[in-house]
Amino acid sequence: MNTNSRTSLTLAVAQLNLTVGDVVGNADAIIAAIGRARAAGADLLLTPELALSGYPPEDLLLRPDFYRACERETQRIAAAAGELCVVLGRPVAIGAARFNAASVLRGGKVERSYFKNLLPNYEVFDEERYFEAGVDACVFDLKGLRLGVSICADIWEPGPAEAARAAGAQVLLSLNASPYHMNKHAQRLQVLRDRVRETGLAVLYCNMVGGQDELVFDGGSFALDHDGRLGYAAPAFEERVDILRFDGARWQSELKAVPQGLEAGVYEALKLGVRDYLDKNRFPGAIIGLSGGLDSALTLAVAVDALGAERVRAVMMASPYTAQMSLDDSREMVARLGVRYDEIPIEPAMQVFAQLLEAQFAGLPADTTEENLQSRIRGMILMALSNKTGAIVLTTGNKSEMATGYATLYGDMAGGFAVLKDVYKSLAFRLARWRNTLGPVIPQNIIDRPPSAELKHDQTDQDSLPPYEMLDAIIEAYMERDQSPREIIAAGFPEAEVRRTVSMLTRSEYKRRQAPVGVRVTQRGFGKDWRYPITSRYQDEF
Ligand SMILES: Nc1ncnc2c1ncn2[C@@H]1O[C@H](COP(=O)(O)OP(=O)(O)OC[C@H]2O[C@@H]([n+]3cccc(C(=O)O)c3)[C@H](O)[C@@H]2O)[C@@H](O)[C@H]1O
Ligand SMILES: Nc1ncnc2c1ncn2[C@@H]1O[C@H](COP(=O)(O)OP(=O)(O)OP(=O)(O)O)[C@@H](O)[C@H]1O
Ligand SMILES: NC(=O)CC[C@H](N)C(=O)O
Repeated sequence: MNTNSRTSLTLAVAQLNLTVGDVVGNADAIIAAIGRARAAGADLLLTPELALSGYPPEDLLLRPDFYRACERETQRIAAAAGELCVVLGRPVAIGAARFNAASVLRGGKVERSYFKNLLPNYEVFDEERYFEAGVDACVFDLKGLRLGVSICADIWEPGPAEAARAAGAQVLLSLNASPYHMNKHAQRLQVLRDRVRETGLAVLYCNMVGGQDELVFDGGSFALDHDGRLGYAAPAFEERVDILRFDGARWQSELKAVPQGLEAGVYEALKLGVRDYLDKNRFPGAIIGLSGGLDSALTLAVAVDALGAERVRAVMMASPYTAQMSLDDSREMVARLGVRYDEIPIEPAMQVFAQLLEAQFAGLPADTTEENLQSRIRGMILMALSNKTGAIVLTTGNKSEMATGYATLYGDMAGGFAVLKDVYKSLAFRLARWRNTLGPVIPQNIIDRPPSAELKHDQTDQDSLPPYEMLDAIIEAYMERDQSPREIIAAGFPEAEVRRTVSMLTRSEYKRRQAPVGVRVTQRGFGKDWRYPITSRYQDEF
């Protein structure tokens, strides 16, 4: 055991919700956390990775002025910190070299900086585009205790933690910008326990919280003793500054938040993703086309839970194909939620388009063209309401639809943020049922009825797609786990359905490129981590 039984430290963990590019606002938030830490008698404040710039700043990191702003605000934070020790995540440029840094601020100045050793370049991360890797460990003394510094991906492999131990560290401070996906928290705990077992170091893990385009950071900061015992666990999805003590051997904290179940975690991620996208982009509210189907109902529930009923409005745009049940269920749901609700029938617009195109379409059979027109009329109405009010249109398409191209360009894909973009239809059903356990906001009939686009009479999704449970499992194997069609068939899925699904998936890349950004909740979503060519002759072997 490496720890010092006579030394005791009080530490503040800043699980902050920061905004990319808002260097001054982020500095203000960090200075406010310094005030809380000082009031609690803390010796040290730990911030998340790149707290000052927000994460990920992407190509802002290529702009020299951005570093100048970060340097100026670092000085302001150092002055505010005074004798409190602050470990600040920030980007640093030294000549042409750029680093993902954690600086130890003390006595009004930057005492030393650690540069992230392991730059992640997988999944949604592309830090090698911006940063050079640091090579040295960073260990400093605080009240007789030796503290080592580590930045996010550094701790996912043995090297940097071992280097900190070899340099004399007794405790490791880990700054993180670790985005959420399902089961990520359990993965983090496992990885950190491995490092603790290898090095015998106690670890304090501080993660950021908040939505940033497709990413949601879930917080869930925690501390492990040198023997792997969990000494502190912050609630996920909340901004907070926690105070805990390290008595030289163990972390002392009352906070031991219990991990959430899968549905609760995904639902919270969707809520935070929506709330922060709207708030950080300054939208007054959200508009949703409500159809009486599951996806728009779930999107509405998430939006109201995220924003409050007064910032959300729903619009039902019935056509001659809309069942009375769809109208009844929509009315029932908005009554339960108390949101503004309007009905704008689209038949007059359908008739005008039919007339306008009559000569062009003479002699041609009706097909999806007419169905897509309905969808586009609805998209046009929603976008007009957005333009007039400033509210953003939330699209309702789910991951199963994004994968298969089962959506209309400039129709139901028209909008600014795709809430369920990474939620399979089968998961959407589970989320709706789970949400109703907190209070029945989604009418049961919406959950029970067979999904239908209602673009012609007696249509159901299953006329065009494999059953959702099977479809989702095939997509997950092909898209998230890179399995070949042969492996998927060998796992027991019917060849015809695998062929159909893979063909729809590969043919619809062009649609995904035009789709709005949406919250990532799986390890691989259709966003930063999915970069397939649109123009491609590659064919999978069967
Ligand atoms: N490689 C490519 N690069 C760029 N653009 C390409 C393209 N290939 C086709 N296109 C363009 O895309 C067009 C086809 O896409 P699009 O116009 O979307 O139409 P399309 O994919 O043919 O039809 C929409 C599909 O979405 C389904 N759906 C399901 C659920 C709800 C809704 C709804 O709307 O509410 C719709 C509907 O049943 C239908 O199967 C082509 O006519 C062409 O203009
Ligand atoms: N009658 C309608 N009124 C308002 N919006 C509609 C209507 N029909 C479709 N939309 C919008 O288009 C989206 C796609 O609708 P559609 O019903 O075709 O597909 P879906 O995947 O079954 O979605 P949902 O489960 O919400 O019905 C809906 O979620 C909704 O936002
Ligand atoms: N920002 C990072 O370095 C993140 C890397 C790490 N795999 C995580 O998601 O936690």
